[in-house]
Amino acid sequence: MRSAHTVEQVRAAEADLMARLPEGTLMQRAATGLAVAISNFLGSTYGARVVLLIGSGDNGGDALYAGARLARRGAQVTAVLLSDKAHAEGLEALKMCGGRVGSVEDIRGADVVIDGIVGIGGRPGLRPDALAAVQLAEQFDVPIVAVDTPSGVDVDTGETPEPHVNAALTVTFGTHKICHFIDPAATACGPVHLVEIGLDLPPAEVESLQAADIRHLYPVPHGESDKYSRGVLGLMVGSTQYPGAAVIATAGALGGPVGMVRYVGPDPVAEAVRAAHPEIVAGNGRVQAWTIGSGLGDELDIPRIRELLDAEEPVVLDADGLKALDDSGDHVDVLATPHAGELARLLDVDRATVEAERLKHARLAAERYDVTVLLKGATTVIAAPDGQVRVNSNATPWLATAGAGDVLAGLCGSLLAGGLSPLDAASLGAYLHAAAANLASSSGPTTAISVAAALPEATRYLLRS
Ligand SMILES: NC(=O)C1=CN([C@@H]2O[C@H](COP(=O)(O)OP(=O)(O)OC[C@H]3O[C@@H](n4cnc5c(N)ncnc54)[C@H](OP(=O)(O)O)[C@@H]3O)[C@@H](O)[C@H]2O)[C@@H](O)CC1
Ligand SMILES: [K+]
Repeated sequence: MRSAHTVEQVRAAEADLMARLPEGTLMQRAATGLAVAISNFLGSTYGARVVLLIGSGDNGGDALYAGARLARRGAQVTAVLLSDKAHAEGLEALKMCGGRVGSVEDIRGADVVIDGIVGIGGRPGLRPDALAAVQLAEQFDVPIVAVDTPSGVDVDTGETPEPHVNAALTVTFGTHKICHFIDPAATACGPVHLVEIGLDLPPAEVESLQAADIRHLYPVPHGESDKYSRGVLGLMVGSTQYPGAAVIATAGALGGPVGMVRYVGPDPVAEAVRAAHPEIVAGNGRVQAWTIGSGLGDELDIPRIRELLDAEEPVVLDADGLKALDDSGDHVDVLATPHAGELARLLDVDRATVEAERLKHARLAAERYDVTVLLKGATTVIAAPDGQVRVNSNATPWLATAGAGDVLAGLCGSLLAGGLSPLDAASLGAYLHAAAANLASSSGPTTAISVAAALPEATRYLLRS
């Protein structure tokens, strides 16, 4: 599990630890890890030209001490001071090791620029000098390594309302921050490298499941299992208008842990589903969970869906089915899987607002509708009505293909029927869907059906590893 904490949580943990350690210990731990990460990024430190952009706080201090270490190992290090309050001891250390103070002109011809403008103490946006320096690095194609956070992003929300650094690598300390997990800021971080500094932290604000968590949570059958005890999923998806949605969602469901799938829908669609997947059963019967919504089109039956939402069995509600959601009643066992446009309609805001403030709107919808929300996108945000948030970031952009959402809805339903909570079903579903897409795509085009077909292999790999 990866964890992201708020600035307030990090500050409190830092204060606790600093009270027990000699002054400056944490900054030295951070700077050591930062210098190693920059060395690895550069490949060779000796003779490398490194420019440090230094703001007024400890973020600049980290960059200066790391610069001193790199200078000691033969790098040509130049600090560009963007404030007259640069960290004095850090600057002294840099000069002692052969580093010097220069100007933005040094960015031309540099091998790397280190963003020590602001970290967790920063407000969104860049001041004019910093913005000019960052634009120069972009103009000359010099990669930027961000210290702790890319300067200019909103650290606690992942929003980017103002200009900010786009990093090739972010090196962070103690724990991840929310901007490392939530888009659009997450994209601005590039890969994120975490340096341990020994903070003792409370439960995280946002979590991201890793392979070991998937292995631990997956409902693996045992010796006594039969097809019913593994879970039966009811699928109310597809229509005579969109029969493909039913075929694709069924493929997604069968790629999950469920023991049996029942298809409930018009006869010609049931025939198409049966032709593609002879293992399904058509018609009503007892189920442990439902997936409702993909491709219902004009055949959407809102009163029937509301009956199922009010019934005992948990429900994945997707696409057209989301129109049946209302904000009265208890829906804690409902998992809604909107994309940004559908979430915007549920909250009566425009799509761009949801895209810009993904965490906030996923949380808002979870609270207003009392459901778990899985907001689809390059990084998936999952918000539960009790305030828990998880993200998934392992998706390939090739997954943006027609029908991929239907596979996800079927798979999440399968995981719900297998006995997982909506939060776990959503987290595992997003992870496995992305893992299968990586396998099916292998860095090239893929289709929804190929993603569904890759689910068993992706799952097998994760369960074995
Ligand atoms: N916590 C930990 O565990 C550890 C923390 N460590 C490190 O400390 C960092 C936090 O340091 P910090 O608290 O000094 O804040 P930081 O982000 O450097 O600067 C804040 C100052 O910048 C200014 N400013 C604000 N917005 C701005 C903007 N948009 N553009 C430009 N300037 C802006 C504003 O000052 P002003 O100029 O307004 O007077 C504000 O006071 C943290 O990210 C990590 O790197 C590690 O060393 C070890 C462990
Ligand atoms: K920074």
